[in-house]
Amino acid sequence: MSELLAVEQLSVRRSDGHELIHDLSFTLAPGERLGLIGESGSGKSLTALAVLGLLPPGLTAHGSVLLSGTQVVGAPRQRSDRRLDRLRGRAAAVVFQEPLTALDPLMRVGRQVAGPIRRRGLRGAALRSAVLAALEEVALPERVARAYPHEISGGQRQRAAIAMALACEPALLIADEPTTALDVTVQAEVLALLDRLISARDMALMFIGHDLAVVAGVADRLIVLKEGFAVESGRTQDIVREPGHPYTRSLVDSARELEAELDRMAP
Ligand SMILES: Nc1ncnc2c1ncn2[C@@H]1O[C@H](COP(=O)(O)OP(=O)(O)OP(=O)(O)O)[C@@H](O)[C@H]1O
Repeated sequence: MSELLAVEQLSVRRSDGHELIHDLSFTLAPGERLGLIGESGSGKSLTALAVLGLLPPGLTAHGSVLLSGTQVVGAPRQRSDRRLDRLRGRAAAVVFQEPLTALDPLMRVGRQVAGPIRRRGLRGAALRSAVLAALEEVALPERVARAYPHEISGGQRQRAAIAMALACEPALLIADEPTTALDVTVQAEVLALLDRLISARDMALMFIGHDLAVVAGVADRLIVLKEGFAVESGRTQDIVREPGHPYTRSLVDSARELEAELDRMAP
């Protein structure tokens, strides 16, 4: 089995039985880049959380999710939290839209980045230099290690959150709207950084977004989600060139209109 992630007939339900994700199936091979695209509420984040075994209380996942050989959903008995904790970090790490989800506001950035690196067994001077190297990799200056999250910019906070996610050396990075909360220029820088780091480490990527231009720019393959259903999936270039579903067509048309508008505005 060469897949890093195999999702089969995944559904997510509320405790009253109402289904939020319906029968979703896909696989992800090592090094592959998959984009999940859809409007707000289409089920992108719940899919990511289900894959990580992190659904909020009151929601349950059904079907099967196999991540790096571990059954996250559909195990004969519930996996222990510790086991899933170890799997997260090592097999898959996540970067959220809001970097403060990952960062503790009361702890200096360096100590936070040190957390996952310490789990690799590093201590003392080796740990300190690994933290600085991790910050340097995401183009953050050394002084950021001593800063608290509120003392740095939103873009720098997201870079710190990326450094923490990558410090676990995961085989899969899940990026859930990682640039949506950032200014447009900072967005482009963070996307370029992610692209570079993922290529250098040959990691797989699950990139979640609502903006087709952004998602298509990073993903080789797309799944288009609407109201919890995968309405279309395939190679990015095929979908963008020839969208099959009316909803995908509307996404492609509005991305094109925006592009044309920007062209007209260009000096
Ligand atoms: N904890 C929860 N309890 C009940 N329903 C939920 C819960 N979390 C999400 N939902 C519902 O599940 C559906 C999918 O939500 P999800 O957060 O996955 O959407 P999304 O595509 O990620 O949207 P966004 O782009 O706004 O983040 C929505 O209808 C949402 O209201």
